[in-house]
Amino acid sequence: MRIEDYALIGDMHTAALVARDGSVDWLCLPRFDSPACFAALLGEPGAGRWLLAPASGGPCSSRRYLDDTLVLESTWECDGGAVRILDFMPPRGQAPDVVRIVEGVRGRVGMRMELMLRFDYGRDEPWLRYEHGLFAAVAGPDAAWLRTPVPLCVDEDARRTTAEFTVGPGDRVPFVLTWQHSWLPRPDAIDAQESLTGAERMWRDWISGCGYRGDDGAAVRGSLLTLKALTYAPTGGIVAAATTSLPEQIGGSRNWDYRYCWLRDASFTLQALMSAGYDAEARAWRDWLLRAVAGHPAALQIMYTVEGARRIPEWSVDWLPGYEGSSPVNVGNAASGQFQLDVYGETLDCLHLARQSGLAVVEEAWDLQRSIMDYLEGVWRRPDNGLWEMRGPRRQFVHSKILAWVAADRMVQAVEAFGLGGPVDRWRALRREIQDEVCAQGYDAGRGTFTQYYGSTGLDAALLLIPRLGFLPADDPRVAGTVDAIQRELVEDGFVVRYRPEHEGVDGLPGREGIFLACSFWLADALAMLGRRRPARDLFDRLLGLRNDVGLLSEEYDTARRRQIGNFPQAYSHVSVINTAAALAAP
Ligand SMILES: OC[C@H]1O[C@H](O[C@H]2O[C@H](CO)[C@@H](O)[C@H](O)[C@H]2O)[C@H](O)[C@@H](O)[C@@H]1O
Repeated sequence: MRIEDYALIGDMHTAALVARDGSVDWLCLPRFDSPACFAALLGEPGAGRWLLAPASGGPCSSRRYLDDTLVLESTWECDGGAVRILDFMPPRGQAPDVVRIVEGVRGRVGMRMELMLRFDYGRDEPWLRYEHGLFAAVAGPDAAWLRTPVPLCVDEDARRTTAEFTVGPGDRVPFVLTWQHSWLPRPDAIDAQESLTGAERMWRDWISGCGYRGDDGAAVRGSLLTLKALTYAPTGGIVAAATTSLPEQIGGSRNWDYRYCWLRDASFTLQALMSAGYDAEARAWRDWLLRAVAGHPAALQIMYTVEGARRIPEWSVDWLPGYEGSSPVNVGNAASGQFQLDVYGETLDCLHLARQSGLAVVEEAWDLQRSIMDYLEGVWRRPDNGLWEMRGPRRQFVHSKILAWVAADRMVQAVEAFGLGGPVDRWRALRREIQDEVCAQGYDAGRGTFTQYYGSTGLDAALLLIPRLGFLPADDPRVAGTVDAIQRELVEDGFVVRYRPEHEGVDGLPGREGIFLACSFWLADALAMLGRRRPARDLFDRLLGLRNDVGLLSEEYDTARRRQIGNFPQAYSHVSVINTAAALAAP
C-alpha cells in the first residue's frame, strides 16, 4: 500500500492506520509510543494486521470521514452489491477499543475477516482462545478480545483468526477489538452502535469550537481534527506523527520515530490550535510543559514522551524489514539528546502567545520563561544541531540564532505588554546583539540572501520564516532576496526541499529525501507576506492537491514517484495547512 492509501482513526491515546483494502496495518497499544500489535505497515501481513473487506478483495471504491469526525467510512461496490465499513476508535473508556461496523448497502456481499495479532512490533505470536463466542489472545503483558456475533475460526498453528459471512441491505455486523494488560480483568463489552454515536458526537462537539472563518474551511477543519487526534488526552502532550520509520526516501535509511512530543512541533501545533480558538489544548500543553521540565527548567530536552519522560533511546527493530524494504525500523529517537537552540525560542514564543490570547495565567509559567531565558543567555553562541536535527557536525545555524532573537524579543514584549518583572534592558540589548550578529555573519551580501549557517554558501528553507517570526519586516530587501534565492536553489518540481543534504555533508546521513511539505507551505506564507498573492495561492492549491482522498499529509513528497513519503500523518504538515489558509485569508 502507498502511504496515501491509509486513513487515520484514533482515540487521543493512540491511533491506527486503515488501508484502502480494509486492513488495519498499524496500531500501537495502549498509547502512541507503545509497541505495535499491528505492524504490517513496516513489514508483511505476518507482522500483524486486521483485514475486514469483501471476500473478492481489492481496494474500496471510495472512502471519507463522516462529516467533521474521525469516523472512517469505506465503501466497496462489488459485483453482487455494495457494502460499507465504519472504522473508529471510541473515546477511551475502561480500555482501548477499535470498532468496525459492516453495513450491507445493496445486494448480497460475501465478507472476509482475518485477524493476526502480533504484539511487540510483530514479534510475539499470542495464544488464541475461542470460548462461548468470545475470542481472546494473550502474549506476555498484552491481551486482546474480539467481540462479534459472527462465528470465528481460529487457526492455532497459524495464530490467525478468520470469519466468512454475508451481508445484505440493512444488515449491520459489529466487530469490537479491546486491549488490556494481560494481568487485569477483561474489560466490559461496549455497544458498537452507542460508541459510534458517542464518537461522532465527541468529534463534532470539538470541531464546533473552531473559530476559523476564512476560505478553505473544510481543509482547515480536517487538519484541526488530525492535530487533535495526535494529542495525548491524559497529559496534553502532542506527538509529531502517528508512526515510526516511514521513510524519507523509499528504500532509504532516513527512518525516524515520530511518536514523541517535540517542543518545536508541539509549539507549532499549539499556535495553529490557538489561532482557531482552541485555548483548552493550549492550557493542557502549557501544563504538560511545566511538568515535563519541572526540576530542570533550564536543561530542557528537545523532545519528551507524551507523559513527559526524558529517556527515549533509539534502537532498531531488526525483525521488521521496513516499509517497502526501507530499513532500519527505528524505535526511540537519538535526536532527544541533541542541542537544538531553536526550541527555546519556539517554546517562549508559544507561551507568550498563550498569554496574549488570555490563557489563565499561572505564576510558574513566567518563572519557567525567565529560567529558559537565563539559560539561553549563556548558550546562544554555541553551535547546535539545528531544527533539522542534523546528525553531522554542530554549526552556527542562522535559523537557530534567529530563534534566540525570538526568545529575547518575546520576553521583552511580555514585560512591555503585561508589566511582568525581569531584566528587560538586558534582554533588549541581547536582542539587538543577536540581530546584528546574524545580519553580519549569516547574510551573504554578494548574493543578497541569508545562508544556512555562518559563512556557508548553502541555503535553508527555514529562512522563509524570517518575516513571520518578525526578525525583519517583509518589505526588507534582505527578506525578498532570501525568498528569491530559495526559489532558485531549493525548489524542485515547484516544491521546496529543506536544504541540500549533499552540501558539505551537512546532515551526516546517507541518501536524499523528498520535498518537505511544511517548507513548501512556508514558501507560500512568505510569498503572501511579500504581497505575491497569486503565486502563493497557486502553490497552496498545489499543496492541497497532494493530500490523500481523506485529506491527510505525511511529512514529505516524492515528486518523481508522485507519492507521499515520511511519517504519517505529520503534525508539521497539517499545522501548515491551517497557517497558510489563514495567511491567505488575511486581507
Ligand atoms: O532529518 C533528520 C532528522 O529527522 C527527524 O527530524 C525531523 O522530524 C522532527 C519531528 O517532526 C522535526 O522536529 C525536525 O525538524 C525534523 O528534522 C528525526 O526526528 C531526527 O532524529 C533526524 O535526525
